[in-house]
Amino acid sequence: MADIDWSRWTPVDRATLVFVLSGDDILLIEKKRGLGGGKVNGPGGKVDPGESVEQCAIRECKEELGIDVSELEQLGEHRFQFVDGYSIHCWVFRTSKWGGEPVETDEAVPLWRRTDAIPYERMWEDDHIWLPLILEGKAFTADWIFEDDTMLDHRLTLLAQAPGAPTE
Ligand SMILES: Nc1[nH]c(=O)nc2c1ncn2[C@H]1C[C@H](O)[C@@H](COP(=O)(O)OP(=O)(O)OP(=O)(O)O)O1
Repeated sequence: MADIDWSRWTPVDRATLVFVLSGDDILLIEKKRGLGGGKVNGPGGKVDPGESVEQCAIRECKEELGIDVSELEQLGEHRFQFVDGYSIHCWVFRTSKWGGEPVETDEAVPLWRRTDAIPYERMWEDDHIWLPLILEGKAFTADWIFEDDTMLDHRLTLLAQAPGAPTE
């Protein structure tokens, strides 16, 4: 953390992640391509120009799984810095409201799992640290340093209320 000035940090990309919860189950994806292709994650992706993070979250759920999510609760904010210079600011949402049946698309395979059996060994290295907070409805902001797929350092702060919309 020491050599990064997070107060001046500007991301290369902005992105979203969405976790749909249904009772004791969580909707995940096997991501086929893009950053984190081959891993299990929530649906999500990069924010398009002129789009809000919430609009992006809704669009990505439709594109990746064919579902219509609503009543999104914005709970988490990640600042991922990669040592090669790439960076991505990621907004995490959860919801228990969706329409349609998740289907396989060019981008993802839907994967329902019990919340007590999340396959963290197939996910990004950071997920086991913060996804339990999403399940509990706890808001947070977190900074991460990665070298490729390897997490080098992190700092996570619980928040009293949800992080605001992006300012950069
Ligand atoms: N360390 C990490 N842990 C995590 O859980 N998700 C991460 C992560 N680093 C990146 N992500 C996620 C956030 C976002 O959903 C996704 C990056 O977006 P994508 O590459 O999937 O974008 P797109 O679906 O827009 O793809 P392209 O069309 O290929 O640009 O990776």
